[in-house]
Amino acid sequence: MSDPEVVVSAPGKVILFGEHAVVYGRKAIASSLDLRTHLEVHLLPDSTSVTLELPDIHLSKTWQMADLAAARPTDVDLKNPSPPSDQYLAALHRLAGTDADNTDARSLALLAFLYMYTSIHATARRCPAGRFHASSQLPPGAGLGSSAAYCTALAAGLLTMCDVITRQEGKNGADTAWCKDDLEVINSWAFQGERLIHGNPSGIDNSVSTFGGAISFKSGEISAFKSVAQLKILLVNTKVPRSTKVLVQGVRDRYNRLPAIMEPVLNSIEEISCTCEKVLQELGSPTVEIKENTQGKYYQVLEELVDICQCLLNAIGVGHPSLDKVSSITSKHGLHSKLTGAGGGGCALVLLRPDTAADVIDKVTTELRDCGFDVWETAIGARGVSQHS
Ligand SMILES: Nc1ncnc2c1ncn2[C@@H]1O[C@H](COP(=O)(O)OP(=O)(O)OP(=O)(O)O)[C@@H](O)[C@H]1O
Ligand SMILES: C[C@@](O)(CCO)CC(=O)[O-]
Ligand SMILES: [Mg+2]
Repeated sequence: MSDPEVVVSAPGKVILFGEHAVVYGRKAIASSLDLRTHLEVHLLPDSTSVTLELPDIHLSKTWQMADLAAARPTDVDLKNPSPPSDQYLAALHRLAGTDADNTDARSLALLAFLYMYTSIHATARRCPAGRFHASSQLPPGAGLGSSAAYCTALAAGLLTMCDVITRQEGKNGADTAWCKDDLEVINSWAFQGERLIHGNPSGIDNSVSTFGGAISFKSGEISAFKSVAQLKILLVNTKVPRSTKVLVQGVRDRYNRLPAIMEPVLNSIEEISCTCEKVLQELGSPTVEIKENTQGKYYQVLEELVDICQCLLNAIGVGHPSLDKVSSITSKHGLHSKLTGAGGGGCALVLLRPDTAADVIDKVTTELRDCGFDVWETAIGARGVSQHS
């Protein structure tokens, strides 16, 4: 088999604080994860078809180029994409073989691909026939930003193929990243893809996947945030399936019914993000003396923030009995956990102190695994979207 024309990858993310509230313009804090989605594009010069292979969701689908070309819109700003019109969206649904109410994994993944392929192809006119193969180390639909990693990798791959952004030539097989302006373009397309999967995303997940590292994010404003990388966390996947789109809509419905109750809850969640930001900045301060004398005090605050945030997320309706189970097991061992991502099942994070004893981590891990959950210690702050040569 020939070498792929383009290979790109994009990381998942973990949200420390601020999920859901960030959709309402409140601050959130998140970091990239060392689990990535890879996209390989193989050109098929003698073919007239485009194939999308998504082994993680057991999907492979082929279209004729002419059918894709017929659906493409006429007015696309490649550097500043906008959401599809109703007519264009209906054409994408016809190509995907789905209807507008479908929220299943396959329909959403197809829609995001078809939107980006046809739109980017529309103006660039250079996306040839090919085989697109995307696979991930991230569990899909578990709160670790699998949809954003998928959309970011698709955007980077398609924009590179069509020369909308500058192709990266790594030396000696090294991975490379794009310049800031090209990353902004990738991020804008990934955000539009996320809109099709999530309905109303804040943009935090695609921003982390694009730029990597740790960020604080508020209303589209991104600030890099170095001191998060020092945190040690365990991730727990309850394996309870859920959809971010459905959960975000559920919070919206509760907000619309009870705005005066929801507003202060969202404000409290934002205060948690702000307090976390301050604590992490102080914890990351180079003054070793301060760190040694007061580290415990800072961790006590972070642990309290984790506990309060988990209660507030339950209050806005995104908890789940499996996540309560994680909290009750971790608290028995003196550890603190909260859901991460959209909730409703999926993943929780457990905050560890630098001096949390290995046998405590072992015991809590065993007990969580006995419940059928996946548990692993993770490195945060991985690099953003990259091209591999
Ligand atoms: N590896 C993959 N292959 C194909 N589609 C994927 C893949 N990963 C994610 N997706 C698409 O993203 C959807 C999951 O997105 P969703 O936003 O619900 O979960 P998430 O992004 O993992 O969690 P969160 O948004 O809470 O971080 C899947 O239903 C599918 O459409
Ligand atoms: C639940 C949410 O806040 C995070 C999902 O990872 C949705 C979003 O910000 O788009
Ligand atoms: Mg998502």
